[in-house]
Amino acid sequence: MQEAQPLTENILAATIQQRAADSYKGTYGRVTLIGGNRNFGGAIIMASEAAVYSGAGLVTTITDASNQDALHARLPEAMFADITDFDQSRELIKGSDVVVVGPGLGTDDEAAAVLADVFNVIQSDQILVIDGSAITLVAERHLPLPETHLIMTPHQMEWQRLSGIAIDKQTVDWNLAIIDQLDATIVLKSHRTQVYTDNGVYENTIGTPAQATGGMGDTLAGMVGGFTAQFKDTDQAVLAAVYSHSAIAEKLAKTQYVVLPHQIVAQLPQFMKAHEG
Ligand SMILES: NC(=O)C1=CN([C@@H]2O[C@H](COP(=O)(O)OP(=O)(O)OC[C@H]3O[C@@H](n4cnc5c(N)ncnc54)[C@H](O)[C@@H]3O)[C@@H](O)[C@H]2O)[C@@H](O)CC1
Ligand SMILES: Nc1ncnc2c1ncn2[C@@H]1O[C@H](COP(=O)(O)OP(=O)(O)O)[C@@H](O)[C@H]1O
Ligand SMILES: [Mg+2]
Repeated sequence: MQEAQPLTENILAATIQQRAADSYKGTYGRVTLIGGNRNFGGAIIMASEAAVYSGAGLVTTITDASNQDALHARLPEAMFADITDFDQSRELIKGSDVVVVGPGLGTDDEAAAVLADVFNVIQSDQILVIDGSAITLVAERHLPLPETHLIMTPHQMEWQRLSGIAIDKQTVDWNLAIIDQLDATIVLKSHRTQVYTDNGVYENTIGTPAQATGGMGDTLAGMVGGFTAQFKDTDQAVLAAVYSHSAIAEKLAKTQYVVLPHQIVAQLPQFMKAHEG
């Protein structure tokens, strides 16, 4: 029986680097986030905020046009593209270091067409983070995964849909049997999130029920995008994002009954400064 190693604070200084004086926005990666239908615009806005506040150099949000004003009101740093404009989306995806797809995307036929196009366009040297509705779509429609650096961030029910393993049977050994065939890093979210990488399985040692609120995972997906765009070692970047997300939440939860996703985002620049290696 395989055991997960504890994920500890050491991951932060090992991953979060001081910025070089001669760097510019291009040094810190282009992240494109795709999702947010008419009902779930908040999800892709929260993910986009997380990518910007974790330091991604350039962020573009491809979403339903009805979300454009809200996106820009909250986050003028992000560029916008209309999710129905496939030609423009393809160009944006081609120019990205990291693509995050799924927060609030929905699971209807239009969402499935968007996801299929992302899978067609993405290249093997890019990082693709698949979250939320995009995981459900892959599972329900049996979509083949593209050959690229894949990171998937399912919660336990999304992992049940994708892996076929019932939530109460999701042990490390059973999970690995499926993950070995997927060729992806899996962030299996729960009250003690596990991260399955090529170099081992890690379990988060922190986190709080104050995080149990809608949008918390959308925020993590954006942070994974922001961290992997900047930090060379992709496995470490994913682990540091998972740890930082919970560490900030724990700190806020000392005086708050519930921690809101945007409050975690607001703390990110200070938190990363305090923990740079
Ligand atoms: N403000 C927004 O726009 C929001 C949009 N959201 C989006 O809504 C879409 C659907 O995602 P949902 O996750 O809400 O719905 P799903 O239907 O995919 O998953 C929720 C179901 O899974 C079950 N479940 C079992 N274990 C769980 C666990 N450990 N964590 C979470 N759920 C567990 C729940 O009881 C529930 O039945 C996604 O695209 C997501 O990004 C949500 O993030 C909520 C906020
Ligand atoms: N009780 C808990 N303890 C620690 N972390 C939690 C708890 N409940 C939820 N979380 C965290 O909140 C996030 C929820 O993700 P997800 O279900 O995808 O949310 P959403 O799709 O609404 O954004 C995950 O990172 C999960 O680890
Ligand atoms: Mg989610």
